[in-house]
Amino acid sequence: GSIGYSYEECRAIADWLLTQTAVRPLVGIVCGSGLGGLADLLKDQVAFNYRDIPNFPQSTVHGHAGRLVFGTLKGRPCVCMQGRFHLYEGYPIQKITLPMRIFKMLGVKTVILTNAAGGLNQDFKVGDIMIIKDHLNMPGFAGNNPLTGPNDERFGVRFPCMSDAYDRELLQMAMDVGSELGYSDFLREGVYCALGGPSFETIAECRMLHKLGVDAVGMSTVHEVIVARHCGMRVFALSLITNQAVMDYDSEEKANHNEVLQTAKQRAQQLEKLVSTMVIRMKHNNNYS
Ligand SMILES: Nc1nc2ncn(CCNC(CO)CO)c2c(=O)[nH]1
Repeated sequence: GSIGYSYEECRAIADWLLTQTAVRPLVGIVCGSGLGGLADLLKDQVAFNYRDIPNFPQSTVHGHAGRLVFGTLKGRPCVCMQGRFHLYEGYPIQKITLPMRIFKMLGVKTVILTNAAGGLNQDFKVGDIMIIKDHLNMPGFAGNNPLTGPNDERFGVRFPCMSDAYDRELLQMAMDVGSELGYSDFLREGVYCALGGPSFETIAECRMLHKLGVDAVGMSTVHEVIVARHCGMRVFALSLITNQAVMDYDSEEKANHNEVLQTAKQRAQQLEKLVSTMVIRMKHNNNYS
């Protein structure tokens, strides 16, 4: 059939999951590199390895477990992706974003996306948490957009608006919760840019992105945001700044994945606290508690 998954194929995966667990999640969480600990916060877990979910893609990256974890966070029903998919794994972009459509069909209202990213903003330090207020979809500039191909109106409109992609209320909530938790000196907000990867950026690319107003650079998230907004879910996203992108030709710094995972481990606890506090504070009309 056409590229990607049809409405019926998505429906079949969601229906299979709905028969396997009684959890009806209102919040969907995507865990970035080394941030899979978020799923461990869930109580009464029902977990599925991606390979056991019919027709689901497989995770291939170290630091991405490859499990879909259902459960509750202080009583709030959630579903969490422990491990996400990336362009650099060679997946067609529609496969990378399939979980967003599954989340929608499971009844998810709000998606929380986390990722590890390189800091371009010179005020950022390794270990900072950047709330994403907007993004540059660099792969989209080259025509690699998850909505390319026939549009199924049952998901959303042909030409969706992206000027309101990142929910401003949730962005403000994150800043408020962050300051309440005493995280203000490492809590930032900014613009995230996705590149295809797997190679890290050149110095010239970092300098270009910095000139373009990008605060953090990574290899994920924007594709999921586009699909989540297309089908009407609210979106909140954050980046853990795991290294300072190399901006000078005389710098000895070399971006590497181990440094990414190491930083994630150090900051994971505060990041999990921030996200879980937000989930508790979110109001969902059919679950006003
Ligand atoms: N400079 C830089 N630092 C980063 N830290 C994490 N990521 C996101 C990419 N993460 C990959 C490799 O760690 C795994 O998905 C990046 C990146 O793309 N660039």
